[in-house]
Amino acid sequence: MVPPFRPYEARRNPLSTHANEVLLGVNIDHVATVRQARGTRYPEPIQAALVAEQAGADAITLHLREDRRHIQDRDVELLRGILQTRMNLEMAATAEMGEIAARLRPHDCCLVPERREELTTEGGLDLIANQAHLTEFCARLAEAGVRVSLFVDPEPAQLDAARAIGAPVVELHTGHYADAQTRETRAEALARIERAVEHGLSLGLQVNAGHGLDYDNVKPIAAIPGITELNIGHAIIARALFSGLDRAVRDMRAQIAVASRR
Ligand SMILES: CC(=O)[C@@H](O)[C@H](O)COP(=O)(O)O
Ligand SMILES: NCC(=O)COP(=O)(O)O
Repeated sequence: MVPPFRPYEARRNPLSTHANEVLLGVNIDHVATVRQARGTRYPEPIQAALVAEQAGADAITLHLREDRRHIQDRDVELLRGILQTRMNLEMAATAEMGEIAARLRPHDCCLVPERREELTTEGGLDLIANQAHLTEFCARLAEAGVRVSLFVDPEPAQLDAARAIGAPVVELHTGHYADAQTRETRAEALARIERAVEHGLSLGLQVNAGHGLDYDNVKPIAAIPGITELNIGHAIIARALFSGLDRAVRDMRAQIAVASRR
């Protein structure tokens, strides 16, 4: 039995010391990666989510992939009734996932592209090529009370399409910025993201960002005026292997807080 849907609350993290701090969504996918590596009952993603919330996460992000390589359906179902902050469920815009999202009604649902053979997400959704399907898909989720976010490359045309589709939120794919190998290419990628944030805000969209962000490269992104939330997972779970998850989340929050104070 899914508990009654609680309206989305713009819950501020109790640890936030500054009204305009960028929010942090902690992605727990790779806790489940370790579990799936041996098919054991541990590490428990539910425990990770609660530790992350207590350490200051404003939301918990989890990606229910079609191939279930890490997060499982039971993780989503159990967490839906337990989380104290917000569930941001990432998924592909398929019939199967649409049914799951409409039934479980996470606070947020971020639609992402998926290819079974990909190591990780490789780019943003092509909203222009899939506008009709995504318009209908997003409308159904909105009717269920789910706030939809679209994971897109930082391109003005994609943001225009997000506006046309009717999603209130976009998440800018920061993977090319994170993967940049030279100072120049990283500066170019950052400038693209800055322009995309400005364009998204001009369209009335909430602009989030994520993918490949770590304790170093997060700071220029968090410093961009107008970004609301960063979704970060792999780097936090990697640090948690040595520092513990509570510390890893607090450290990331501290990085974001310092960079985003305006
Ligand atoms: C959309 C995105 O960038 C991530 O949130 C996504 O979850 C990456 O997929 P993996 O977690 O499977 O690497
Ligand atoms: N949407 C990005 C996300 O949730 C986490 O991506 P990553 O930090 O694991 O690369």
